[in-house]
Amino acid sequence: MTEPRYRRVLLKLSGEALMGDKGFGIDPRVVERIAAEIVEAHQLGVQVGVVVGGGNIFRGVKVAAEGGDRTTGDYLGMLATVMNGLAVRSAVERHGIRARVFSAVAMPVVCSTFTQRDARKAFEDGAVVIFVGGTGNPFFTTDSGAALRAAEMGCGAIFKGTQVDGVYSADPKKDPTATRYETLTHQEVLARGLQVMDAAAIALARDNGIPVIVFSIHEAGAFVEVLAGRGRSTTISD
Ligand SMILES: Nc1ncnc2c1ncn2[C@@H]1O[C@H](COP(=O)(O)OP(=O)(O)OP(=O)(O)O)[C@@H](O)[C@H]1O
Ligand SMILES: O=c1ccn([C@@H]2O[C@H](COP(=O)(O)O)[C@@H](O)[C@H]2O)c(=O)[nH]1
Repeated sequence: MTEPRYRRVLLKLSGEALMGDKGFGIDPRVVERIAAEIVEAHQLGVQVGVVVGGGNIFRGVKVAAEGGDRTTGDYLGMLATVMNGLAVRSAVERHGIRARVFSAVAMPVVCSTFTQRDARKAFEDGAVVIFVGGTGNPFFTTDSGAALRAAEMGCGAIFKGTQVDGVYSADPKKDPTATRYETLTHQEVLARGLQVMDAAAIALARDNGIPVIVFSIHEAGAFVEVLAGRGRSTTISD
């Protein structure tokens, strides 16, 4: 990649991806590989912010489905994203690159509390900036956290690194006849009810003119490829 297409981007990193084949929790080898790709992008001159999901550990909606309290479940989910973010920070720092973790839920002994000003400064100081705790509110997801932080940080695009290599006409894990789109508008994603990212996140990205590029985080090297405009992905833009 000669000239980066974006100066600052937001990588939405699937929590589920971090468990690898383990079925639960964090596989250090997966974290290490993804951290190396984040570092590669950083060394190409792209300022990388990362919003980390928590689906490898906890999802609040599951608690609600089993009759538990949704809000408590959601806070457990937010705490799960903090664990993942700390793992990503350690892995990035092992490459000699500074990484900062900002949490939407204050826990000052563990990491910095998110403020727009401090997080922007961290980018300007050359750190990889990792956002955890989602939006800090129950009934949201880290996809919404990603759209929110991307807007606040002035990111040129959101790269959603997930389980599948793009947006399909239906969930490709459930429907083998589903076909992948190369491009879509935000409005088409919403109107067709395509579920790869929650509607609140897509609407926030649309309202702030931020493209979303969906790609498979399981594909080694895919993050740097899609940053350069290559590789398999779906671009959502207006
Ligand atoms: N139309 C669609 N196109 C592509 N994927 C879809 C579609 N509808 C549903 N999906 C599903 O959406 C999932 C990705 O969404 P989700 O946000 O739950 O996961 P994630 O971001 O990878 O994980 P986490 O929530 O742990 O961060 C895919 O694994 C895919 O099976
Ligand atoms: O703003 C937010 C973000 C997340 N949560 C809770 O955390 C889990 C894990 O996040 P994923 O986006 O599913 O990876 C989510 O299921 C919610 O329970 C939240 O409440 N608010």
